[in-house]
Amino acid sequence: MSTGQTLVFDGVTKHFGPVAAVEGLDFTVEPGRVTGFLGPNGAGKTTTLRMLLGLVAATSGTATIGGKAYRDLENPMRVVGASLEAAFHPGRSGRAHLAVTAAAAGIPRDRVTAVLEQTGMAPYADRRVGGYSMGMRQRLGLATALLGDPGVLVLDEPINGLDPEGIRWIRSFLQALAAEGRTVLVSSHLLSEVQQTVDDVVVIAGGKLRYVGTLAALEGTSTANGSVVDTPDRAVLIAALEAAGHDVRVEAEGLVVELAPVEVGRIALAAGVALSALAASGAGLEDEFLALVADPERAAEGGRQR
Ligand SMILES: Nc1ncnc2c1ncn2[C@@H]1O[C@H](COP(=O)(O)OP(=O)(O)OP(=O)(O)O)[C@@H](O)[C@H]1O
Repeated sequence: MSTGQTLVFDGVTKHFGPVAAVEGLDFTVEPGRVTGFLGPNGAGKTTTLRMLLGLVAATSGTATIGGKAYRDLENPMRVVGASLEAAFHPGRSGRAHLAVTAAAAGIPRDRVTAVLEQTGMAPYADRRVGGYSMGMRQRLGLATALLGDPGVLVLDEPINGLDPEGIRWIRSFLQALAAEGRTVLVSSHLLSEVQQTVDDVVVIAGGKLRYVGTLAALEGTSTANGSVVDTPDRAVLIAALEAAGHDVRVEAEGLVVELAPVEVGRIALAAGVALSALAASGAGLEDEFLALVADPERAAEGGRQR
């Protein structure tokens, strides 16, 4: 395998006539980690990845792979594998698609068998791509990206269309690729889709950077500030919480109170009430993500925010 490379986006901007699709993006993507590239539909993700891969020229700024523009890479498919705009001839088998792609890039034929095995596509390799499910197409796109055994993988919405088993599989597969030292950049319009896979997060909206940092730091900003609590002695706990000055709502999941779980636990203990459930509630990570893409002024600690 070729080694993982750092991807550097430096002031990357793309205008399509009057449309500012991407505006001054500055961020880096490190090897050995899975990075989620997130934003709502139309945020500019695909345009940014296309600039990285030399498929569209930037209006200004640069996007480099290990310090080089894509067009200056000597063996691009061995350095970076991408599943962007994978167009498959419907009448060709998956194996034939991979063989043609490998031959065009001077990649040895034995890689075809290797990537078919790696992506679980071997059983379907000789079927026509036209009859493939969405999940099989995704796996074939991934197999194509892996042909050159590259150190960098750039995958556009790779989880989209996979069934639950496929999602579980790709999560651990992407993490394993990063653990080998590869750079893995994965786009998605849903944080929840990649939340269990990514180490780092880059969020864009309206073509602009909204957040760069670790997933852990973004999680730290989520504003969970209440509790859901339950007990066989509800009346006693409600009385104790109200006596301490807190309003209590009775909901399907239990008693909801705007107080941190540790404080709820203290009050319950003092009242001699045994708890059957106690959990934090409030805005979760997905809410935080939605707020981030909706409001450019929102501040998030721990990550760099624009
Ligand atoms: N070739 C083009 N000509 C004109 N406008 C374009 C072109 N390509 C993209 N755009 C515009 O640039 C903006 C960003 O689009 P882009 O496809 O990069 O977003 P995205 O984040 O990948 O969204 P999606 O998740 O929907 O694919 C959109 O407003 C889109 O309409």
